[in-house]
Amino acid sequence: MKIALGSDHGGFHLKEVIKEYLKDKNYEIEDFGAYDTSSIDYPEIGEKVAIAVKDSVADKGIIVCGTGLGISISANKVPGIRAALVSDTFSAKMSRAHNDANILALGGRVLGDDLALEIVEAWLNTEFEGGRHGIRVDKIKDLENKYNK
Ligand SMILES: O=C(CO)[C@H](O)[C@H](O)[C@H](O)COP(=O)(O)O
Repeated sequence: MKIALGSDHGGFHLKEVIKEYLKDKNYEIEDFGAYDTSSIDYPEIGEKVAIAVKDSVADKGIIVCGTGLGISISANKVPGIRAALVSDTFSAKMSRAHNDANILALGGRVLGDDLALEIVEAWLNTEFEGGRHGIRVDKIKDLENKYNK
């Protein structure tokens, strides 16, 4: 599985921790920056990761800013993206099982490294359940089509 990674300066440290963790687990990685702690605006990176997922350059994306808020709001502007901002393992699993989230967003100034990696592990190892949840996700897609003409 190929994972697109991205962060702003506030998420740089956690993004690097996640990158090493995923490399050790033999995931293929594409890193869309930031490449250091210089200030960079989160919408630029959120868009790059979102486009990679939307265009199937990557199977899933993980994005990090200080809170995870700005970068997830940005990624969710790209059609087809369901970026879930998560701070606990239960929500990580639910965002996959019920919402079919294709991007995980984390707050680098919110989470410790260990909890963040538990969340990543839970998120990557949970499948979408479909069924009634598929009907609901289809309704999200309907909303996207309705308001993006
Ligand atoms: O959390 C964020 C956006 O939701 C960003 O990562 C920044 O931490 C936040 O905007 C603060 O910006 P600063 O330039 O690091 O003060």
